[in-house]
Amino acid sequence: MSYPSRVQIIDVGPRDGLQNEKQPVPAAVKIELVQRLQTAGLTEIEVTSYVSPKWVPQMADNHAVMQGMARQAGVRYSVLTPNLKGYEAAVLDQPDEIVVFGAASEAFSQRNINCSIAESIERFAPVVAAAKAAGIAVRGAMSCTVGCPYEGDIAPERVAYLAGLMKGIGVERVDVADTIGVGTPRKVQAAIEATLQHFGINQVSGHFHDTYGQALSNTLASLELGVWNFQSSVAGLGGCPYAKGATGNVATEDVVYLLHGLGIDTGIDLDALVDAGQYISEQLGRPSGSRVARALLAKRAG
Ligand SMILES: CC(C)(COP(=O)([O-])OP(=O)([O-])OC[C@H]1O[C@@H](n2cnc3c(N)ncnc32)[C@H](O)[C@@H]1OP(=O)([O-])[O-])[C@@H](O)C(=O)NCCC(=O)NCCSC(=O)C[C@@](C)(O)CC(=O)[O-]
Repeated sequence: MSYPSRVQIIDVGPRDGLQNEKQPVPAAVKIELVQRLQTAGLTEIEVTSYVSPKWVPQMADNHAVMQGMARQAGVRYSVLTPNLKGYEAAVLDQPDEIVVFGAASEAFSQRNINCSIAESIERFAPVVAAAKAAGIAVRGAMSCTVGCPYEGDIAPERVAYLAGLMKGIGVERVDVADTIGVGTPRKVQAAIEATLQHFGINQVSGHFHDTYGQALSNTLASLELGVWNFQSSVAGLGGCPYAKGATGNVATEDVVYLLHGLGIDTGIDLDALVDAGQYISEQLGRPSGSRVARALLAKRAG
């Protein structure tokens, strides 16, 4: 089996990872987390979202975080923008990439962004057009591509349908997200193959939650198809406010350990990444969700 020689990781910890925290995480802590991630070699970081603070209070400090972080050359900072109101607020903070986020499941679309899939695309279209006119890159997140907390299994045809709609409005690349972590390798491959009907392999990334402990297997299955872009959260932070019971994203430390073990270059310093994960875990007052981090920290402690 041959795998890609290089993998690009977007750490979504500051956004996807922290959005569900019940206690407010100070902006200064989020800024320090971004700093530690870029020091560890992450060149893509999903920083925050411009959504309703009534829906997701934890992201209400989006301006403070984006304005407060020290940007590093060569790092791409992305933010979520569900509609023009979000985009107009985000653009003041000069993101490198905006993310519109839809779902392959109608019920999840309604619960997450309060509209149908078709309506979401109508909302995204002017956002995508405005971003492209401003020279800002555009990514599309596709939630529930394998399973939905409200509808159960999601057929690959529905993923292909959403990917086609995203492509139609000018989205440049898409994330195939297993929002509730129910996917297994063949199902995830089917969702990716459905997406590849509309996007090239360089424009598709894997975004796996680890609820059922399948995320690394699903990462490997995606690599087998040639996918070389992945999203993960340092320390395995996360969980979606509209996907009850879903645990965090696969831990970036675990993905990096897997990739380095396969001889795949990530540009990431695993030790520094473990430090970043330890920092945020201490701030949240709980152990890291990364098994690799826990093992390496135990080894360090001797
Ligand atoms: C999308 C909306 C805003 C629609 O919410 P809505 O209620 O349908 O919007 P509306 O246009 O009717 O406006 C209602 C109120 O929201 C305000 N509003 C309207 N838009 C904005 C905005 N952009 N920023 C700030 N405020 C906004 C607007 O000004 C108004 O304020 P009011 O007059 O009541 O004071 C809402 O449903 C929402 O914020 N949802 C939260 C979505 C979210 O952040 N979900 C989690 C991220 S998705 C995810 O985690 C999955 C992903 C991407 O990681 C991949 C995966 O794992 O699957």
